[in-house]
Amino acid sequence: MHATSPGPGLSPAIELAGVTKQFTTDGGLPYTALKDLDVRVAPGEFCAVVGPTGCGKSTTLTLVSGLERPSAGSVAVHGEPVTGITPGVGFMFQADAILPWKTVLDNVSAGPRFRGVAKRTALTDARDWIRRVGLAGFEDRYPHQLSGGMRKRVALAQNLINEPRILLMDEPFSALDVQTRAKMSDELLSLWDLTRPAVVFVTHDLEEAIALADTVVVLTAGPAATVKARFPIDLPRPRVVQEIRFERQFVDLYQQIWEALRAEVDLAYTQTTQLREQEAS
Ligand SMILES: Nc1ncnc2c1ncn2[C@@H]1O[C@H](COP(=O)(O)OP(=O)(O)OP(=O)(O)O)[C@@H](O)[C@H]1O
Repeated sequence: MHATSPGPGLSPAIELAGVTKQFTTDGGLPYTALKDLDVRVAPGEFCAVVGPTGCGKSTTLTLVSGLERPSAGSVAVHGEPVTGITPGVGFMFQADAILPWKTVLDNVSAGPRFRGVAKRTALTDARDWIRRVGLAGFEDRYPHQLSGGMRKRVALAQNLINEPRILLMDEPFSALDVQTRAKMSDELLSLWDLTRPAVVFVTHDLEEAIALADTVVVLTAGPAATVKARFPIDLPRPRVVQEIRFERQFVDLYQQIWEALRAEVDLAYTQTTQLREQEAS
């Protein structure tokens, strides 16, 4: 297990302190998505964020990436305030971000090439990462010739080759079938172990969150969502995602966290239903 708070003198990898995020809706009205949000992620920590639909999980990631600025409060990465697009951050989303007109090798080597790494070195590194994600032999394939799971592996290699200090993942595996998803989770854990970036992993799936993470952060229902509770997951590593869910400790954690999450999911559901009824009347 690794520390969930940084040691003395070591900045957190990510720190959101007293963050409020307001948007302007299409009707021109302000909408407070997040309010007084405090989240700290230590270097090398795997943090999963769960919460009801629309509560602000993705918004939290965009604040860390620098794609959005907070309306109040502060966001810092490795002790540096986030003022623009944050360097050293990798992203993985539900939709594939790989380039359909490039081969696997060109997709994976694109990051280093873009950073000015010599072509020969970039291609050698890309071949190494392609092998690590289990795609040796597929270097010359195009994305449309690969399965969904294989495309996720390309996206992982594409990120990890850049050795990001922070990896932001927004439901990266939710479009995959159940078996491929479990397999990808295992692969993610062993690949994460190679370079140990701090990870923020957004998911709707509490089992997935517990199986992967060191810490599960539960957000409240929006508007003005904030952190409801933070649960340390002290399950031993290495973990086999499909097996760990049968362990007593896992089941206990699941019950405890679901108790906190259920109230928020119910609240969000009631709010959505009321809104629909108001719109219909
Ligand atoms: N650019 C924007 N303009 C206006 N409102 C926005 C914008 N981005 C997000 N929101 C609103 O902020 C709230 C939080 O959105 P966000 O996508 O972060 O939630 P989420 O928890 O990731 O949702 P889901 O679980 O459904 O993926 C939602 O009500 C959303 O409509």
